[in-house]
Amino acid sequence: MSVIEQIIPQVKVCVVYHSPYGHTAKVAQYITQGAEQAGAEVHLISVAAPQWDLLDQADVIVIGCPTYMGSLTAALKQFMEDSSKRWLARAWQGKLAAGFTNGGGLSGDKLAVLQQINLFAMQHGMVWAGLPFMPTGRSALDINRMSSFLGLMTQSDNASVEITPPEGDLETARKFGKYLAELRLTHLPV
Ligand SMILES: Cc1cc2nc3c(=O)[nH]c(=O)nc-3n(C[C@H](O)[C@H](O)[C@H](O)COP(=O)(O)O)c2cc1C
Repeated sequence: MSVIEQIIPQVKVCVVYHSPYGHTAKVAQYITQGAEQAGAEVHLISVAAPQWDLLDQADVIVIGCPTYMGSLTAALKQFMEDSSKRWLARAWQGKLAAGFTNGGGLSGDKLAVLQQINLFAMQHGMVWAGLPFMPTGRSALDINRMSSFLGLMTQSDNASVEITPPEGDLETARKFGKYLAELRLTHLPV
């Protein structure tokens, strides 16, 4: 361990996601990138293969999935239910939590997904962090173009992950990851 690491402990971040077609996974990657820029140790975890030991050790858990029928995807809900032993043991109490969702619509009822992830975090006794960035506008290059504050909303068209979600959404995701790692360090010292 370096002297700097001894002075400033490394925040451990887990980004848990479900993403059948890769768009939400791309958002998760940008959140990861941002947290890494803040010096965090970050693990990207698919709900298809949850790494429970890493989640138990995390300081920050960021959870996301596509919006399906104005709700969570079944796979993310399954992950939530599979965490119930940890809920009973209060194993994740005090960790910082945040949420994100990607949808095809501009609204698409994405808020309902963030609310469900928020409630899940509250059930676990985690500490919720919203998204604090003021929208810079509503174009594809803008930050927080959907004016979401409970968590991160991104939007993808029915096209390849190479071109959608747009740059502004991905940059918002990167900034969110950086913010969460820094927030954990400054407000809930590890
Ligand atoms: C069954 C189904 C339901 C969907 N419902 C919604 C919805 O309610 N709102 C919305 O904005 N997009 C909806 N979509 C679009 C998905 O959110 C979008 O395709 C997804 O975010 C792509 O993410 P992925 O590439 O990570 O799978 C739906 C897609 C499917 C397949």
